[in-house]
Amino acid sequence: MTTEDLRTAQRAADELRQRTGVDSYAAAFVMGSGWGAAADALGEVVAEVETSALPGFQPPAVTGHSGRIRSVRSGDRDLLVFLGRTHLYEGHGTAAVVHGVRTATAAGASRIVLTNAAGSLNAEMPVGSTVLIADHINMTGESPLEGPSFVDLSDTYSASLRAAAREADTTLREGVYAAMRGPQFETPAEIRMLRMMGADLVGMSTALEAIAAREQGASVLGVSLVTNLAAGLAGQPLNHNEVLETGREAAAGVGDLLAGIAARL
Ligand SMILES: O=P(O)(O)O[C@@H]1C[C@H](O)[C@@H](CO)O1
Ligand SMILES: Nc1nc2[nH]cnc2c(=O)[nH]1
Repeated sequence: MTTEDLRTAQRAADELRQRTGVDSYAAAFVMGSGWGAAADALGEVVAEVETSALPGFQPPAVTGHSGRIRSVRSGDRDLLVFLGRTHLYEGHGTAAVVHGVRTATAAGASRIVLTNAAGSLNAEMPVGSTVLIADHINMTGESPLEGPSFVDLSDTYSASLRAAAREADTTLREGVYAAMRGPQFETPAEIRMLRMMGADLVGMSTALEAIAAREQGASVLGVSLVTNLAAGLAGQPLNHNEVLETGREAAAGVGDLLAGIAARL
């Protein structure tokens, strides 16, 4: 991270405070593909801000991701809810990918919940299931960090936040998420390789955001919605519409999960 990146995140956080009237947020939620409708379950929407009004945000470029941020009241806490994200494959670099997380931590959030749509490599994680991310394998070849920022990643996905999520839903399984650059989906050979490497899930987000959150000292919870079997496992081509459709079908269930997590953060 450069000082310019941090300064831009601080400016975005200040502008956000001005527009929402909230001085500090307890936590932030980032909605992945297909998770947008689930955000409605998080609590009362106090304010909604277009990211175009804030410094450092890129316009939304992926169907299912909007350029809006909600300030949500959940019990006695204020939550920041990002109804979309920027992906590395959009070509704006790693600072753009993690700007939302940096803005959230600059606005006080000490817990970051990252959700995503993922392909499953594990027969015990079928389409429609939600999986807690226990750890990630960063296959992007990129990092949001620059210089001697030797951040420890041995507990990237907080064990205590995962325990809290399991209180909300005892059926939740845990898996390893492989983060690919994309935008192409994987080849069957790449999926076989990732499986041999210990991955259960494959996606195109989350890992860089988690690294940036850890650099800022925030705790991270990652949750994947399995929207498809990974390439070569389903016997049919993959497409983004299928990802969104599965997300729409699962919205009610994952909304209840998010509400349960929010109540336990
Ligand atoms: O933001 P997420 O990671 O949920 O988006 C997933 C990964 C790709 O961006 C897209 C592929 O369908 O959905
Ligand atoms: N890379 C990747 N991202 C996804 N997002 C949803 N499904 C997939 C998938 O199969 N592969």
